[in-house]
Amino acid sequence: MAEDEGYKMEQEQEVELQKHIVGSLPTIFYIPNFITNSEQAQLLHHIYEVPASRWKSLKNRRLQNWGGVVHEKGLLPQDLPPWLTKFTQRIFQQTGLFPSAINHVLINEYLPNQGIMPHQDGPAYYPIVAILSLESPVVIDFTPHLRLKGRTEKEGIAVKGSDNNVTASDDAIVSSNKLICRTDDIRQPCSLLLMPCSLLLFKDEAYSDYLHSIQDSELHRVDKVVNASETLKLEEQKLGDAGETIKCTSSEGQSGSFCRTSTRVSLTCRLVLKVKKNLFKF
Ligand SMILES: O=C(O)CCC(=O)C(=O)O
Ligand SMILES: [Fe+2]
Repeated sequence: MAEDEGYKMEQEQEVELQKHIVGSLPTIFYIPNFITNSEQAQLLHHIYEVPASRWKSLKNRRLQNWGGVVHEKGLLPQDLPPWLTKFTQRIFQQTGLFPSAINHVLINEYLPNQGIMPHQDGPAYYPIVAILSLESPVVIDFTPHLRLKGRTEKEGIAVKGSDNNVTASDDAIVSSNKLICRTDDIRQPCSLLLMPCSLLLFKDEAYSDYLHSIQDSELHRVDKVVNASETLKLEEQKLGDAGETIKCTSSEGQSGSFCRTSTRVSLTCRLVLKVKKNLFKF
């Protein structure tokens, strides 16, 4: 049976999310093989087919914004293309987490030494994020922080950038050296290995009380990831790469770590509840 046909048979089924909780935080879910390899290839084809002007270059990555412009007061919407809705609808239907259809997708592209600094996704979004990972594996880190809301001035937490435009994923970035750690805080940091074709979901507490980040180094440690069984696939992946020698420029791959040798692409799928139809009626 073709890979895609097998998938279609299961298409209508809702994923049993409880089975996909990883680690001690019940608001982080990891679903391996959410899409097939051929679907990954199709997505990459569409992502790289767009005109160069679709890409916005940031300091440490490139991104494409789909679904419209996110303003402080809501989304000025644009229809998502069918090659994206195929997957946003699947995420919506199978997870049952979003109250209505996903209407915004950010596509991030990271070179092997690029990452994303610790941040919280902006207030414009419904507090659930679905991240589809393509190509190179990476480790994503969740770090607890004090609630930002209402505490920023009093407790001296820096919140940068308030615009919810195309760089919305970068708003509410908290500079890591200003994080305040409380000794009585029982919340633990946690890390997950995101393999290609996997779906990461995080919501509620993981959304509002944790910052998430990806280190901008080629070498990523996997010895503490909460989805440890995924690390077995790293070996398979190496073999799949026709025996390519894995070498980091910075340092050789060591046990308990792996080297990112290729680009990673991720699709951050979210819902903006406030949608504006008319530009002049914000
Ligand atoms: O690429 C990722 O996995 C994370 C992206 C992210 O945090 C964002 O777009 O806000
Ligand atoms: Fe984010």
